[in-house]
Amino acid sequence: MTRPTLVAGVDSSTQSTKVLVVDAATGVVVREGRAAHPDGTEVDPEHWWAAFSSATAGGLLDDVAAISVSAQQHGMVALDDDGAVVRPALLWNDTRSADAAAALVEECGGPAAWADEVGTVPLAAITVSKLRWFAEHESDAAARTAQVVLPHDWVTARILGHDRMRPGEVTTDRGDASGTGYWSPESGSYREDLLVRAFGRAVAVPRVLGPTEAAGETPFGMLVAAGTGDNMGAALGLGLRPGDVVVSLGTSGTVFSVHDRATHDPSGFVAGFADASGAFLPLVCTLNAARVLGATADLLGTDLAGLSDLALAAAPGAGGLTLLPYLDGERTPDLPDSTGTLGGLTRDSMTPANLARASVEGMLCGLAEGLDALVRQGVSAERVVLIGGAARSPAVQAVAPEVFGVPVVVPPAAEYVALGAARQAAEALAAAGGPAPGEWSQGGAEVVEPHGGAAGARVRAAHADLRTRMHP
Ligand SMILES: Nc1ncnc2c1ncn2[C@@H]1O[C@H](COP(=O)(O)OP(=O)(O)O)[C@@H](O)[C@H]1O
Ligand SMILES: O=C(CO)[C@@H](O)[C@H](O)COP(=O)(O)O
Repeated sequence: MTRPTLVAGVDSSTQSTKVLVVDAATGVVVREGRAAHPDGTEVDPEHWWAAFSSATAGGLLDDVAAISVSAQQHGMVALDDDGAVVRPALLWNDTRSADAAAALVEECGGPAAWADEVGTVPLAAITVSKLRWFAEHESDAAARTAQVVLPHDWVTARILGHDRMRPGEVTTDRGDASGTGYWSPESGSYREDLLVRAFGRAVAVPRVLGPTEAAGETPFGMLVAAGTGDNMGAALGLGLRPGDVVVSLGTSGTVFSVHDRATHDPSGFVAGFADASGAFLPLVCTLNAARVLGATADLLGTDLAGLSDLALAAAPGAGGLTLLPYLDGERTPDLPDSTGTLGGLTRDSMTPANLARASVEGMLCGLAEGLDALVRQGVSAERVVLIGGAARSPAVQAVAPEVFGVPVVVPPAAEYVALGAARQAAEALAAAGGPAPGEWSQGGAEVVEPHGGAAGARVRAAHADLRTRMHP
């Protein structure tokens, strides 16, 4: 019997690294590994490497022909002349660069000009804003910086054997490059002028590979594909059909779709990213998703399953309780210094079940506003495809169709980011002369239809009303 061709996909996300080894012909997952990352909004990239090494220990990658890395977007990894990291990576969810973002927007012609030029209006999350903050606040370390790369670029170069990575040795892809704020998805080229404007001088940036181009080969002969950002990886892994919008509930909450043209939203709500296949990936990202449920469960002295049971025991609308879940500040809407608000407290409404329900509804309402914003950019939204850690919650699955107002597809629980990376590895292998991968399917998805009543609209109205009152 011939041995299957194996490919591996890596998801190096905010909270952990997950690695899947997949049969390239069928998409069946044959082995998997995972390891946690430290908490925090800045992290030494060595922790990502330690997590990758631990997740793949014990021969996980034996006989793997090709590998690819999807990782959290936007993180600023600054390297010196020797290719060593200059400071811990500043992650997407670090909001200290909010003022730098506002200043850059102002200096370069306002939000519409940025949306026009690079598809995205810089917020604290975007790499270009982090570079400005870095230049202004840590001038010695900034002066030692010769190159700026992203998390997936760095992990990819380490897999290729570069302990220190010099300019020219690091690559990226169009999906992740589009989250920097200094690469244009429409023209497919860097905007060095914007990078220089942010950082005060030029620094080296990685070469942008095409969708099936390889970054290289490991010393042991494993092909390493281009890799991409984690949301772009999920899009590859899901096998989306026209009209599908993905809602991913991980550390971040994201709403995105694969689109045939670049978007330019001057309100800054929709980031006009590129995807990993040559198309575009308009995306809305909130800073508060799965961890809102975790924090509420802790407050209520229960676990995630208990929180879900409580939420399902409450009526839609949570008896009038409304949670604006800005526990870590918020990115969309742009309220980096905000905190959460619980509205509608009365002696009747103040029950554990209502609070649990309000946490689920509050988290989903922010994303429903993102869905509306995508539709305003011309995205067709016939169905929502729900993925990410919190998509496993029965309460989230039940409430989502009401809040989104469209059918919600819940695919079988799987690591779709890592799966998408594995798919990219399989396609890079085929482009390099290996066997063509077959069609992959993760099996039947459950579809939950909205009830059609007005409950979801009332929940959304209460959320919008509280936000307007708290953040006029
Ligand atoms: N059944 C569940 N209900 C609610 N949240 C969950 C559940 N399972 C996992 N999570 C949460 O999902 C998050 C991890 O999701 P994941 O998509 O892997 O995040 P990331 O990619 O940002 O690291 C954690 O915060 C975890 O607590
Ligand atoms: O910043 C964004 C998207 O623009 C985030 O979606 C990050 O890419 C982190 O993703 P998760 O770790 O939450 O999956």
